[in-house]
Amino acid sequence: MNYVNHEFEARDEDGKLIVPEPVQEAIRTLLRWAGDDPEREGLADTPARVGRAWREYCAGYEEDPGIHLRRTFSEVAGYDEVVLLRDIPFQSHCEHHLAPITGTASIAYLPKNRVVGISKLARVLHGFARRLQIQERLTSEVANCIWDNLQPHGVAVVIDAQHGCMTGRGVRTPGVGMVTSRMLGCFLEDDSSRKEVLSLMGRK
Ligand SMILES: Nc1nc2c(ncn2[C@@H]2O[C@H](COP(=O)(O)OP(=O)(O)OP(=O)(O)O)[C@@H](O)[C@H]2O)c(=O)[nH]1
Ligand SMILES: [Zn+2]
Repeated sequence: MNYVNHEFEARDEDGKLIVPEPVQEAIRTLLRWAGDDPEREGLADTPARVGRAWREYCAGYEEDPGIHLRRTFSEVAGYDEVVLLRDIPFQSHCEHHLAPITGTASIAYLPKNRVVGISKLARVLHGFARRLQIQERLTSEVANCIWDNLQPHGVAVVIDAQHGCMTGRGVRTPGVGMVTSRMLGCFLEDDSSRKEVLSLMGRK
């Protein structure tokens, strides 16, 4: 995948990104189509704001999340128990409706030699979440990234999220959680390792 480099984009005197006119016009068209008047005062700056907001929601396209796993700590290289970051809150957007996906992810790995700073697991999650996603792919991408970069004994990722496209529209069923998981290595192959990691995650 080629990562988008926005480094040289124009910014205004406050340092805010200048949203190109075709993008703003697209948002005005949407506002008009939704039934409002994009020229009214309250909506005057909305196209630029929405443009900047979407660049933030999709900031993951600007990075390779694996970059966060390159710095490892050799001083804890002998640690051979599960490392788990539990219930990390995240937000993403579904690729079908561009509606928010909000939830939590638990990410665990059983290190072989490489141990990373614990915040980096959350950074990997956000790097993939800040893109248009379906939950299954988000779950796999996070797990595969850790697997490829740290080459650990095992990786386990469980994501529990609510989809805005199921609450505010469509089937309109709030409060439903979608749970997805991806297990690799020992967590896939060995029942007792999988049970241990699920219990550490607070799941049966
Ligand atoms: N598997 C999966 N489905 C998702 C995810 N996010 C949204 N969806 C579903 O994607 C489907 C898209 O279905 P379509 O029939 O093409 O679209 P739609 O007419 O808007 O569907 P409704 O949401 O049922 O109104 C819906 O069932 C959504 O609930 C996700 O992360 N994973
Ligand atoms: Zn959706």
